[in-house]
Amino acid sequence: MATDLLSADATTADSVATRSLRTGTIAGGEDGSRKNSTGETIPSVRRGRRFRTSGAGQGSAENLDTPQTKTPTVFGDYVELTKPRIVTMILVTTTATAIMGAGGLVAWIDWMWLMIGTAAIAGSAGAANQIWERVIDCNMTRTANRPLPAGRVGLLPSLIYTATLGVVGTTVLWSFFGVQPALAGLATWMIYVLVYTPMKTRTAWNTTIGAIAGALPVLIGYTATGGQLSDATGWLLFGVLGTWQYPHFMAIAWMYRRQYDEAGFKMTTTVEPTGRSAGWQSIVGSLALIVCGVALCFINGFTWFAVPAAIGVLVATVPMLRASLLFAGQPDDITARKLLRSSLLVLPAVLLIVTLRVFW
Ligand code: HEM
Ligand SMILES: CC(C)=CCC/C(C)=C/CC/C(C)=C/COP(=O)(O)OP(=O)(O)O
Repeated sequence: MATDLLSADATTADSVATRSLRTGTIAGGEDGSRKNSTGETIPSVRRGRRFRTSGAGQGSAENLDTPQTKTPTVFGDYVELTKPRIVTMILVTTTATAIMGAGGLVAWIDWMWLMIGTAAIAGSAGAANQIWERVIDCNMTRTANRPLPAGRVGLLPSLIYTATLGVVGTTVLWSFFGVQPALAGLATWMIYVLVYTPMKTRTAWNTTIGAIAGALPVLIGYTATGGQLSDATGWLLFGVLGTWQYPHFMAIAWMYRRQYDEAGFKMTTTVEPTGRSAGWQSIVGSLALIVCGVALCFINGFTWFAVPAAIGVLVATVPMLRASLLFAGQPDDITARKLLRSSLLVLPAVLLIVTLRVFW
């Protein structure tokens, strides 16, 4: 929308300055560059050039520019380094795909080791991503108070932490479940950390690579319990996760577009700030998710539960399609927030339905 296209934005620059003062971790320099409390130099913040902070019909984003005020603990910081909410959702995904790989329930002890191995390697990936982005993260209100940019955890301990988690995760997956899930975990780690993370400042295609990294963990669960890489089921599950991430992330990319732009990240909403591209990517992702979800209901033939399961998938996914259509029709912070919220509900719902399908 033309109303999004604006030049220099003093309010946004103010919000970054406010954050620096409130966190008390970033010392200002005369040239605009700063040092965080671990002594690393942070380049001066690029001013948002194209976005206003609010506008008629755009929905308010004030709270997104407000720093978090929770008091951090050492334990909490190390948990935060792993991106625990994403890891939790990955564990839900891994549980569902493990049941599908096994064609039934998984012994609780196997499930426990699978959770430990997957959580460790996924947590290691999250920490490695935060190590890589420890300087640029200072430039976004959303991330400036993370343990590394805020200087609460040092570089060496976080390197040791990410390496330990990675080795533990790979070893657990390899020793309890064999080479395929361990390699799926390692491939995910490498694509997420070594390909996706550096791409974020270079091209908006980073989201496609991120979607591959985000979808690969389904193959950890699926192959750990007997599923084969040659099975269509595993790849349809990969499709569910891969396509779901487009509406999920386009909503986020819109909500935080000013921060991404200021920090120098290339996201769909910063390179194409009208929101049109983000909108159609959300719609296509939602439609493709429906196709993959419904196909999973029929993959083992027309049993009595296949049709109710397919209807269940439609009922679960249509609200996200509707939210995508609303977002595409009027991209603003309210429609984006609704889309993000619906994405976080839709994924567990679809996974639950296609997993129940295994039993009937
Ligand atoms: C292209 C891929 C993805 C990108 C770029 C992405 C990015 C993000 C970002 C930036 C947030 C934080 C939003 C905020 O601070 O308000 C977020 C939230 C979240 N993401 Fe993703 N994500 C992706 C894929 C995934 C995957 C694969 C999962 C798990 C299966 C996932 C699960 C979540 C969850 C549960 C949240 C909510 C966390 C919270 O409430 O803070 N995401 N995502
Ligand atoms: C098993 C295993 C190794 C799993 C790891 C895979 C993983 C963590 C996928 C998450 C997908 C993803 C692109 C998240 C956003 O990161 P971001 O860097 O865009 O988020 P940020 O801006 O909040 O740092």
